[in-house]
Amino acid sequence: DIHAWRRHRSYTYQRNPLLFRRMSQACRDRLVRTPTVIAMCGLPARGKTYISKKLARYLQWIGIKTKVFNVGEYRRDAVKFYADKDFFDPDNTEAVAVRNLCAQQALEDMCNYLAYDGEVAIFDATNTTRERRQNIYEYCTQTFCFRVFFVESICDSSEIIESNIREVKSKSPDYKDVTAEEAVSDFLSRIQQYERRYETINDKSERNYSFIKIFNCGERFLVHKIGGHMQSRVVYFLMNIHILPRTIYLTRHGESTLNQQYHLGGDPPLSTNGKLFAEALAEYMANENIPDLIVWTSQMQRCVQTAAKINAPKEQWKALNEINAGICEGLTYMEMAERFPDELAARDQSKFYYRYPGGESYQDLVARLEPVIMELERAENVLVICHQAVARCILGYFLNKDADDLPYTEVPLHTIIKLTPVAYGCLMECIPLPVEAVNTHRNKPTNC
Ligand SMILES: O=c1[nH]cnc2c1c(-c1ccc(Br)cc1)cn2-c1ccccc1
Ligand SMILES: O=P(O)(O)OC[C@H]1O[C@](O)(CO)[C@@H](O)[C@@H]1O
Repeated sequence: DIHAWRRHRSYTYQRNPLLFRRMSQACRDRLVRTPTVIAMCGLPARGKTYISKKLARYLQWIGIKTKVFNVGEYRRDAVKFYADKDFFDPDNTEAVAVRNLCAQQALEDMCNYLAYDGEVAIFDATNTTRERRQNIYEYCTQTFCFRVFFVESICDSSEIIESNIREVKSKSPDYKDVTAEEAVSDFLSRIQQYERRYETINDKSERNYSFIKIFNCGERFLVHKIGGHMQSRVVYFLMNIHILPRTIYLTRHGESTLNQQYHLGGDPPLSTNGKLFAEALAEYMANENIPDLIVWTSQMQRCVQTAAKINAPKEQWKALNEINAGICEGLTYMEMAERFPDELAARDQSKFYYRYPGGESYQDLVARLEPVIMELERAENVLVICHQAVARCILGYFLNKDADDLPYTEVPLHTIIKLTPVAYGCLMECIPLPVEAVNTHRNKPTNC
């Protein structure tokens, strides 16, 4: 029964009340870093989960502890078998009670997360009535002292809503045993149930809230009372994303003369095999016949030379230059082990955060790559020709990799990585071209 389920759920998040009070006291002292609740609003199939997951991935990647709390998942956990749209009938008192309990449990879990170590929590729910929004606002600002930012998605394009339902809703566990057509029609009547009670954010009666209203996938925005730095970062991100179908191609430069000797860094030219790869890459991209392709490279000659034969406009980014190995630039890992054994050991211990003396860490790379990622979100078909560590950071963003895994991602030379955004994630295809190259990948040593 729902109450036993709730006790079980709350147990997993139960905290020592004394610590909790002190924690809420502590949060008052964290004025600058006061945690932020991003509360999604909008009818079903308006992209709330899409925005929630994408926003969480971006904030995590720039180093902000973020977590999504999806009320639909709480309901599916509490009510094992979804029957049909009548579950969402506002006059179905029993179902309304269950749904409110699930929303309350998600709200409590979310605030526990922020009270302990989260910085941003995204409350992925419809929140389509003023009463519901007031409940959230009061619970978060009074019981805790979190900032609340409402993000409402308003969309009246039936083809986008239909594509949303087909792409993601019909694949939801709610519809695992029915046909796509049945799922679409049930979901459309589910939406109608919500429309009976839907109250869009009212910029008069709800003017004390911070919110952004997004119209038709970001065609138009109404931003009201941004409350703090985090919210302005969120608004900036939401104004740069789009759902136009496109492909991002990612590859390293061709093998360089220093790669051949396993030396790190420098600004060497391509080796003979590297030049063969540049030819093969130009041929491959010509065959792909991508409309309006643009090519981005770093400013290092091994990248510029790799792009030379491609029939497309090119742009150079200093931000795409390879990680700076500082005092180890030009060395091999072997030489680093001989001359700076403690540095290599420290790097193996914490490769994402380790910074070379006079050089950079992966964390530094992510910070200088943020503008490239933001421009990639705005762009359509792009081929990025970069480097081993840089490519790992870019892949880390699109594939939601955590700090432990990101620096060990395999990114072999002479391999084209094709990224296609689908539903809530990204499809990745690896296409190795038939040109020999050395293997520059160094695994984490087993003994550490
Ligand atoms: O406004 C929508 N209405 C219906 N659907 C939508 C959206 C958005 C969306 C919303 C705001 C912004 Br800024 C960018 C995209 C994404 N999606 C979506 C479409 C297909 C699959 C998954 C999600
Ligand atoms: O972080 P890792 O695994 O050392 O890889 C980054 C290294 O890869 C290279 O691009 C090629 O070896 C070096 O220039 C760079 O220092």
